[in-house]
Amino acid sequence: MSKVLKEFTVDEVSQHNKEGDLWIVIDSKVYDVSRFADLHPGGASVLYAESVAGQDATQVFFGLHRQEVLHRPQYARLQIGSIQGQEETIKPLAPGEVSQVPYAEPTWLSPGYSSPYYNDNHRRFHKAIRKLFVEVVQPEAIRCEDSGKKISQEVVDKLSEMNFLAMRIGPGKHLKGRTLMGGIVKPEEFDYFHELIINTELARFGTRGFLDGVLNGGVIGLPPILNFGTPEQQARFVPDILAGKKYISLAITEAFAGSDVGGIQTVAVRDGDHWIVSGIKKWITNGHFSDYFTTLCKTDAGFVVLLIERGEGVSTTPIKTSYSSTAGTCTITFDKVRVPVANTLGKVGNGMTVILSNFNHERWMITGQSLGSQRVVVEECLKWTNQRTAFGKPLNGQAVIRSKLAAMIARVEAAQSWVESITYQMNNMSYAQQSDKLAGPIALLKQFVSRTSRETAEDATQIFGGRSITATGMGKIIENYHRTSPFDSILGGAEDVLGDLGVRQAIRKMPTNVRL
Ligand code: HEM
Repeated sequence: MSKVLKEFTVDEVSQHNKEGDLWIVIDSKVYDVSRFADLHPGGASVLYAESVAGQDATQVFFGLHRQEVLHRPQYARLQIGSIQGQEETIKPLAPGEVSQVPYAEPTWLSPGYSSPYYNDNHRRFHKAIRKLFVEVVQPEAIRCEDSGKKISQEVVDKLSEMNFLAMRIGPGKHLKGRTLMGGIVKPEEFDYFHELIINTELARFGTRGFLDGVLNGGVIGLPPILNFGTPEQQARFVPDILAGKKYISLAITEAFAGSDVGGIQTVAVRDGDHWIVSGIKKWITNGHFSDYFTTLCKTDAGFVVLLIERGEGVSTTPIKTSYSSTAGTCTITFDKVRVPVANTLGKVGNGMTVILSNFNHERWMITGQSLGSQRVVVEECLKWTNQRTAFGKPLNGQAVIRSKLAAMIARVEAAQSWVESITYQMNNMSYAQQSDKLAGPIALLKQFVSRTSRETAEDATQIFGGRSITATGMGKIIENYHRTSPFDSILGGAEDVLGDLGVRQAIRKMPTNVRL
């Protein structure tokens, strides 16, 4: 039975202002903190201060705590009533709702603005995705980021009911006959803007390790089977992977080769109907919990991609990176693994084409995720500088802070516009055209987004001060972002290499007949 909450007057509350009999008011709600005071993580003495004990402590409370503190069951139960004639004004967003903080949402989600890219279906889809993610993904993301454990099967099952992984691979034949997000979007309507919505929304929880843990291995490991696999291979592997029953990852990088993919040393040698694979892959996202590995190997006749199943000779060891081990980042050792020739993806000698054709989508996905988290950071900073008082005024009363906010807003809006413009091109190009025309622009885009994200991380860190280096409390999102934003500049190709790729592509396309 829920507790009946009383109404009190301000005078009544003010009588309870001492040790053993201590009430406070936060946003019209009355809390009895008499017994909690000794357990308060911020110490008991701060609660006995004259301006706090028996008083309205709303202002000071929100200068020190996130509002979610009051919604945690152990603290929510401290509420004994509310102030007569006053209404609660500070409310969390309902699941699916958009923020009213300026620049906290892209313009297409902000009232009064229009967009050439998004239609009503995208809006309905966005609302449903945000609701699903806030209700189902966010609590799991926070748990896993902390514990370092793999995403639970229960959550994967809920996401798979919506065809989550299938949607994350983008528009295409693999969506045919599937019910996407309970039928909100038809497979033939699903486009890259729907997918962009998923990518940006997934990145909103300040849990960068989990963002890769929520089946990113599938997003990059499965397309080679979809695009180059035989009908038999597809029938055998794809259904269980898309249903979230089996996990797959992409195994390219090694201690010997990162961005220089051609430098890999894992070898595959033919032995009758099998390949014998030996080598060590490193930094493989989701690898530690994967059943299958889409693996680039070297042969006498050039590169080949093999689908290797976990089994004899395959072992994985987690790597401790600077983000959460919920991402399943690992080293994989292939020790004379016998892989059926039937598991060859594409032609022998064509392995580099299989891998390279995958990169554009992966890099574009990373830009969407980086953008989503960058926007949350802008919102965090706008809120914090508005509610935090320093030197006698709100932080946003300082010109130096406003100048940082201006730079952050400009960066996130520029990134948004560029990501959307490229996404529009993807919607209007075949896969082959994308490879030809967008590899350079996507590389440059990724360089821009990951670089600006680190600038924003630096600015946010200065704005949040000590809280930005504290993993819990007010600055926890900034702390995670500052620690993990370099991942976006490394995964899918290092930032400098990508910038160079973008320019080399442009040089290659320079007309021969132009002069100044
Ligand atoms: C119902 C009332 C309150 C609850 C449930 C509560 C709970 C908490 C919690 C859980 C923390 C740990 C940090 C976090 O998770 O954000 C904390 C820290 C703190 N609290 Fe409270 N608190 C309450 C009221 C107050 C009030 C009225 C003050 C006024 C001065 C205060 C001052 C502090 C301070 C100074 C810290 C340390 C913050 C930091 O190191 O960044 N608390 N409180």
